[in-house]
Amino acid sequence: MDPLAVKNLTGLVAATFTPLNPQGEINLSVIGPYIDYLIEKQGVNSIFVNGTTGESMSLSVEERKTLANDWCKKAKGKMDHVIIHVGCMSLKDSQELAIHAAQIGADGIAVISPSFFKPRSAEVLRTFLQEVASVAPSLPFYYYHIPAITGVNVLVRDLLEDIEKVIPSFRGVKFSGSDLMDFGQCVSYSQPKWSFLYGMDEQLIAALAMGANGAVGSTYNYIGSNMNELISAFEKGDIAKARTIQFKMQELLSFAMKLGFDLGVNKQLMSVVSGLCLGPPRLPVMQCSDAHALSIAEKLRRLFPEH
Ligand SMILES: CC(=O)N[C@H](C=O)[C@@H](O)[C@H](O)[C@H](O)CO
Ligand SMILES: CC(=O)C(=O)O
Repeated sequence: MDPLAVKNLTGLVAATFTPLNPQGEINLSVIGPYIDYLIEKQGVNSIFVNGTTGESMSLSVEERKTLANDWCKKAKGKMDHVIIHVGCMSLKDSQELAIHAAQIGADGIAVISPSFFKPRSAEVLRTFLQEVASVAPSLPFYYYHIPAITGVNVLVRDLLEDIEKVIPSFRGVKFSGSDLMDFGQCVSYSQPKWSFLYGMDEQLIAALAMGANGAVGSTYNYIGSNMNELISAFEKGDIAKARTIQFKMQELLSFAMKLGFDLGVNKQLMSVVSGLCLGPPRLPVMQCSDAHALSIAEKLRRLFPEH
């Protein structure tokens, strides 16, 4: 089947953590149970692999290929969408990963802006994305916007101008920015096959009001079931309930942020909540203490007692 004909990407997408063993090497044995956990315990049926949460920029190209292959293989027949993030500082590396993603049967690829040398305009960024997309023309293509990390602040709406003419496989954006006006302008320009997925989990409800088709984020790994309830409540028009869930989630994050919430903490929190052994992060991200993650997990259980 033509992958470009598949159904739109909607709903919750978990940005997966990369399992490492205590020595810091990738640990594929966790991936199967991880997929089952997301489906059975969180009701999350799509994943975004090797993104920010997956520490992609700290992995080698070979490691990224090995991980992408294993996630795709083990998710086959179980998950709706496996999106592989293939963005790198080097266009060549990104292209190599895009070709690889097509070979292993990924459902789509996403690309972040390069950020060491930054594209100086939306047009230059669009050309970079085009060069990556063109080597895997049969794969749905998503731009991954995360300006707080890349420092690349082009308006996504500007990037979208006539993008389907240069990237026929273009299917949407993972928007991890706080500019909801830009987000709204993107949604209002959207075309039927496109998906706009929001990426700041703490303000998902605002993006839903603006027309988001779904969301990609790290917290959906461990509070996916609650955030699924938020989306259902929103869709039924029960805004008060949706807001209550969002506020609880914000209370959790604000508690975690006061303790210094970073990827190391986030990864350890997922290990504690899920019981999966995700191992340490890789430097420069630092491992967090068990006590630290346990106190956030305790807060999570108090806010969402079903855990
Ligand atoms: C910087 C970062 O990792 N952003 C994630 C995705 O874009 C989010 O899912 C956040 O982890 C989440 O919104 C918590 O701040
Ligand atoms: C949140 C997300 O999409 C990422 O970690 O890449």
